[in-house]
Amino acid sequence: MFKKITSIYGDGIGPEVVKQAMKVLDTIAEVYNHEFVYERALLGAEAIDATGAALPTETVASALNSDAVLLGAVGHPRFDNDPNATVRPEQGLLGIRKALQLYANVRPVQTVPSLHHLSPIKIKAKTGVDFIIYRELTGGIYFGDKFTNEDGTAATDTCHYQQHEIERIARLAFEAAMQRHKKLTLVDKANVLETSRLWRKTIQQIAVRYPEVTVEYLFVDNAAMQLILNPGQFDVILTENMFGDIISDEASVLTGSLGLLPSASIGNSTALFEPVHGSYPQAAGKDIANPIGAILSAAMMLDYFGLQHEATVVRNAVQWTLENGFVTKDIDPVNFYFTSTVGDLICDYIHGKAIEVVNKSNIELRKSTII
Ligand SMILES: NC(=O)c1ccc[n+]([C@@H]2O[C@H](COP(=O)([O-])OP(=O)(O)OC[C@H]3O[C@@H](n4cnc5c(N)ncnc54)[C@H](O)[C@@H]3O)[C@@H](O)[C@H]2O)c1
Ligand SMILES: CC(C)[C@H](C(=O)O)[C@@H](O)C(=O)O
Ligand SMILES: [Mg+2]
Repeated sequence: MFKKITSIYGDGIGPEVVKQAMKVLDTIAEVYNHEFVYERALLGAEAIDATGAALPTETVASALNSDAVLLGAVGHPRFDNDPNATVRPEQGLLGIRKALQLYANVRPVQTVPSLHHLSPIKIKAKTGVDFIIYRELTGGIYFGDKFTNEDGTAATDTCHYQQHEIERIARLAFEAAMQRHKKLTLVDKANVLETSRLWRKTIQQIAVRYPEVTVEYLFVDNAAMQLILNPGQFDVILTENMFGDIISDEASVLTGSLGLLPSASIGNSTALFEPVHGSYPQAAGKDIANPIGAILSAAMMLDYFGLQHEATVVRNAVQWTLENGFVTKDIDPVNFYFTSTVGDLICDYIHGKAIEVVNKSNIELRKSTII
């Protein structure tokens, strides 16, 4: 299979983790006889530095002309700490999501038994946690009208949703529930917000078409608590843009590290794959960031291409590294491996060298204890 992929490094740890994901895709291509070609494009602070714009038109053109987009992360402290900045890296991210109409952000959250001890809550060893968040990505308060008054003493962000924007992601979430445990939880704030009441009304209408799916409604404040108290109760969580942003970072800690979480942002004609985490500027250039969120995002890309077997092989390889302690510093602060080494080991597994690697005593040499 031939696929053209727009590859966007972005900022901070973005380049380091995207390179690992590309390495894994290249290994899959080699082993399974596919051809993936990449076109590099700029986004975020790297794009501002090079062109003055957070989302250059060439980046949108490249993305529209590719089969999918692979993205690291954007964001830089020099913008985060400047409330008066008029151009910001995050505008690039929001801009590309809007330009490609990537309305459904899919964020799976799965715990791995060998990492249960890292979770701040006690994960039930038998069942673990396995749910998937469907976050609406191109509407809501992120994209509503916003303005600051003339003297800068008041500011407004508007939360706006149209029913068709809710329906299209709801359909995907219900279809996902049908393939899973047939339970869908709508997270909203319908006791306060008009937009949430529109979400409830719309979901109730769509639910009639999916009689096998049990639908639950949860206010977001309660959902934040339930995620800690009893995360095993969730199967598919459907929610609007900002609530989804917040609860997905919260949910990530159940797995042991934000660095493990992948995502797919789906539109009608293309899709973008990026880890849930940000540019983690403190780790930039140190080769210590966890590449697994990016690598599992590449696995989601393989699923999107219809290469389910190859996606499963990547997930098995990731699982194998986690089970064997081939992990980055966020997972094991004492005996950890570098970002690039974890990427190499995942490729070794895909090449069928797992047993060879585990038996190799010089593996210790690849382990770092010095940072
Ligand atoms: N999708 C994106 O591009 C995206 C997402 C979130 C934040 N951001 C941006 O990133 C910048 C930093 O934001 P932040 O510090 O709030 O969030 P962040 O996700 O970059 O980092 C938060 C913390 O999570 C951990 N972490 C994140 N990624 C990790 C990885 N791969 N491996 C190991 N640990 C990891 C680290 O402990 C880190 O301090 C900001 O400019 C923000 O706007 C971008
Ligand atoms: C960086 C920011 C604009 C972005 C968001 O809020 O969507 C990020 O937090 C994410 O989760 O992808
Ligand atoms: Mg976020």
